[in-house]
Amino acid sequence: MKSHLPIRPELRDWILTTTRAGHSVDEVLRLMHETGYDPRQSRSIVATVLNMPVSALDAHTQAPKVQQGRRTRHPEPPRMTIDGRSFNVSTCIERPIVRVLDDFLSADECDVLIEQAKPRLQRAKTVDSGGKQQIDARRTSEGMFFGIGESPLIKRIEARIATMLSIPVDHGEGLQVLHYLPGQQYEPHYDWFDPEQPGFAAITAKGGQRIASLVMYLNTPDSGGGTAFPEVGLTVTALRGSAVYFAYDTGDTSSLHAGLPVTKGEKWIATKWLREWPFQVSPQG
Ligand SMILES: O=C(O)CCC(=O)C(=O)O
Ligand SMILES: [Fe+2]
Repeated sequence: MKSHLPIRPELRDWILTTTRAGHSVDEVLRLMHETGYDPRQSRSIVATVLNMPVSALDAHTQAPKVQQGRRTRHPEPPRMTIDGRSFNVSTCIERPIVRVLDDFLSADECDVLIEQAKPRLQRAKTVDSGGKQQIDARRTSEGMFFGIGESPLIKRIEARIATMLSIPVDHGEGLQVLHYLPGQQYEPHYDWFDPEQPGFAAITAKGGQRIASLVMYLNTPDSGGGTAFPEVGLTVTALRGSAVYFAYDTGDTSSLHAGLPVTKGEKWIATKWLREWPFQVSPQG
């Protein structure tokens, strides 16, 4: 049912500008609700302004509804200091949301992470359409996962990430360390899980959808190995201690990214993926 009430021109303009700026219909409805609009009335107003039936509005609001969990706060330039460690937020992109962090980890933290990961490396896997881990030719590196809070160093890094992004430690998947040799890469992909995939329900049953990623570089490859965002033509240089943060909603195709092939030397990274709901049963610390 469409609204037969007169719609104030300012409200009409606001709905149009907000949706054109990329905000979801769901978000528009939430904001209207917050300002005191009756939900049924606001649905009918939004449908009228966007010239669509209210039933079509439902299709727009269904996807966001399943991912109403927490969101990360994006690192703020120019500089952040957390627990005595200062680092620059040296590059910011808004679409996709990307932040480059210089010296997020100390050289010593990088070295220790590599040493602790080395004996536990295995061929890195991806998640198949049934939700199972699989060996994948698109991802040829070796990797391992640390448990949440498994050592004082891991705890310290997880606490730094949680404070920086204003999200509890238990929203994080275990820190993954990856090792790439010359020729190895991680082909373009999204970190969010595709709701169309049959395995989606299983992968998101715990923790819900992924909402952000932090890729930390543990060494500087001699050549190659940057992280590319092809939709914006950006390649972040892999530099020991620096990191790239990116955040996304489900379906955000601008967040496409790739670990470019290492052409000389090797590459070590640690990745932290964040979920919209708590992912850990009982995080330590
Ligand atoms: O290797 C990289 O630079 C990117 C890694 C990545 O995309 C991931 O771990 O999800
Ligand atoms: Fe990724």
